[in-house]
Amino acid sequence: MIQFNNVSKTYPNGTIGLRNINLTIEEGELVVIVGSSGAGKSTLLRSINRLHDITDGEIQVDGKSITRANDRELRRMRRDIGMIFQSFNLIKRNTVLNNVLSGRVAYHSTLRTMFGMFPREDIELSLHALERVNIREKAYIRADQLSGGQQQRVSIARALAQEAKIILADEPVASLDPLTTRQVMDDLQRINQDMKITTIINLHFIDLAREYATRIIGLRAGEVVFDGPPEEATDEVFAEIYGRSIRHDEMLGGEV
Ligand SMILES: Nc1ncnc2c1ncn2[C@@H]1O[C@H](COP(=O)(O)OP(=O)(O)OP(=O)(O)O)[C@@H](O)[C@H]1O
Repeated sequence: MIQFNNVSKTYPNGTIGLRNINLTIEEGELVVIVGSSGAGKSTLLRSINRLHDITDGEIQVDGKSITRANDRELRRMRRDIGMIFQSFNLIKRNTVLNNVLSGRVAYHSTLRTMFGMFPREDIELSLHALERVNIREKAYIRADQLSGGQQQRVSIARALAQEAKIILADEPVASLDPLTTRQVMDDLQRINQDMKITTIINLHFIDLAREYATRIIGLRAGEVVFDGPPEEATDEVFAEIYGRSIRHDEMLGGEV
């Protein structure tokens, strides 16, 4: 469970990122966060694993304050939180398997991982993670030889190898074509359902949000202006979240 209690974030230059957010996200939810550019989606997502520090309030993950965690506690808490980025964040010259194995780094000493000395169980866990996203056969190929969609799957496998209980995905499909987009969203949804991993995804496609979310949270100027099931997120609701009518480029389109 993730809890936001009166959370606000003001950036050092005075820009307000989040305003008094109160939210409880339960285990196993697939939450999609929507809102126009600058609404605070990234700030909200990245405050959960403290990639961004908040300036007011508190965030708790499974009952423990990540806001007040010291360095050691923070490292321990981050181990349970996988992160997926728009740009995949892979080491391109390394093999797919080594990239997935990097999800195990937090479980071992720096020296051990520096020399790539991962135990056999980690290799098996990583190969199994690749199997879950259907690219087991790519394990020994260099990451930069994969398509964008395949690279994003590697980053999902890395989060699985990490044995994350929570996955945060910041615009995970923004650099992908429509077909690949759906495949990656299907992977995230399947993993969420099969493994009960709480998943929070920032998306800018409205139809994808409706199709995949179990809950949609709408942000506007750093505030939660909608929080409900996808059935309630009508075009009118989206227009309110965005402060204007929906644009064509905010729909992915294609088959549903
Ligand atoms: N490092 C920073 N310093 C100052 N202001 C920032 C910083 N990062 C973000 N902001 C501002 O905080 C607000 C929220 O930004 P955020 O990136 O969270 O929005 P977003 O909804 O994710 O936008 P987008 O869809 O464009 O990625 C915006 O006004 C943005 O300009």
